[in-house]
Amino acid sequence: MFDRFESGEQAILVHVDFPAEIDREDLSELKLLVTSAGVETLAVVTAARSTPSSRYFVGSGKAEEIADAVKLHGANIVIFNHSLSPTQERNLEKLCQCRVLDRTGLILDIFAQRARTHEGKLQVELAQLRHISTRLVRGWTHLERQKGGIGLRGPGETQLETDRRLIRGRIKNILGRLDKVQKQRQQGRRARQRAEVPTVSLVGYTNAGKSTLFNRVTESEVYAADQLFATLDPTLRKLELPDVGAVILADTVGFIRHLPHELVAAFKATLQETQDADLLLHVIDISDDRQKENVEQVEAVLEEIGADEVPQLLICNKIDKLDDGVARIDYDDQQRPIRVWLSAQSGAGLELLRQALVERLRPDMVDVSLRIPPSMGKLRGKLYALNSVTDEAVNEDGALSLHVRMSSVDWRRLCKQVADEYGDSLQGFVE
Ligand SMILES: Nc1nc2c(ncn2[C@@H]2O[C@H](COP(=O)(O)OP(=O)(O)OP(=O)(O)O)[C@@H](O)[C@H]2O)c(=O)[nH]1
Repeated sequence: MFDRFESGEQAILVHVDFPAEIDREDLSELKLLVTSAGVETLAVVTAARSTPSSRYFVGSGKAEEIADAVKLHGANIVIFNHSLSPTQERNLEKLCQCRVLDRTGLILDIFAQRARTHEGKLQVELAQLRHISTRLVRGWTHLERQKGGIGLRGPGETQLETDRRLIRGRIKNILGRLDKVQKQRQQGRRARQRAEVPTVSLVGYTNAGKSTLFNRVTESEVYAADQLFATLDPTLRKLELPDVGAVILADTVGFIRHLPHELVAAFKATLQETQDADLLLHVIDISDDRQKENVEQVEAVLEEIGADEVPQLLICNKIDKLDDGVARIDYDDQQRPIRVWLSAQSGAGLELLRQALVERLRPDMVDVSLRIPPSMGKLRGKLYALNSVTDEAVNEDGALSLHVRMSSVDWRRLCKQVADEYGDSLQGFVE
């Protein structure tokens, strides 16, 4: 039911320079978004103002200039790099005789193209309906007053009123479906937590290369349609890593600078995995001049959705575009991988990424040799129950030599049990 960009749509872009405290959008970002939406830019009209005007957002003279540009270039859409009120949008459409879209409408269209999960799609449609309904409600109120209002409803109701009722019905329907999907997802997530499968979510600024990396990393994986995955969507895939086992890799929608506030909710569904992830792969386009700002923007949104506490591994992508780009892992003081330099496109550094993932996700293991006196036979049973014994030998004096390997959590728990039951420290038996 929404206007979607047809391929070959051609636009006039409008950008107004305001003092920083009023509006901070910039033109290069708009161009990126327009390209992302698959629209060709024919011309850019810029203006400088101290505040927006209520009629056309820009002044009347500038509005005429935009209308002239539409005619001259044969554009079929005008895209503003700002938020327009419904009235401004209508006035401009009348003047330019073509569709006028504001920044929120543009981003919504990109989301509609990109939302891949069922829940994400529903959230985007909800945001679109709400965006549209604010525009319809005002027009309808105005018309209804002109026609005398209440008494005229029923068979003589206006088209706008019918539209509004349809939209309200659709919103209600979507909210109901969202509720159902969210419950299902929570159950799915609980199943995942029970299975203790770590989740790794890819996040990053739009165009950083997340989808390319996602496909590259998982292309060699055999797709296992087991029960858990049968219900999941194509933005989730399973990876098998040595010493770690199965890991779920989740792709997410790209972050956008200065995300209009009313769209934040539409992100939350697609970003849900991000909040619950065990590790975030924060993908950065290392060849982008604005990488620092992009990283800050991603961090700001992560904080907004409560995912800023999730550990991160930075992926410095597109090293093929650097003169001195070499695939490598950077480690912190504790020898923990913190950055992987790679090229998702050429595949350089992908093995390093797998290695870094193993190092970051591998449980902290304890590897020890124990010498246990015959009087502590029950301890042997416990060690076997933990599936931790890798080698066993009986000594001449009847003592057992066992080599064990277990997670540090299990080791600490066992030490406590042994201290409680035998009054001895397990450390005393370590050879
Ligand atoms: N040169 C180069 N280009 C890359 C690399 N990785 C991705 N790209 C290109 O960068 C562009 C964006 O890649 P995507 O994988 O779509 O980026 P994304 O982060 O998923 O983007 P959104 O879907 O907008 O969030 C594409 O044209 C890719 O071909 C790389 O390592 N080197």
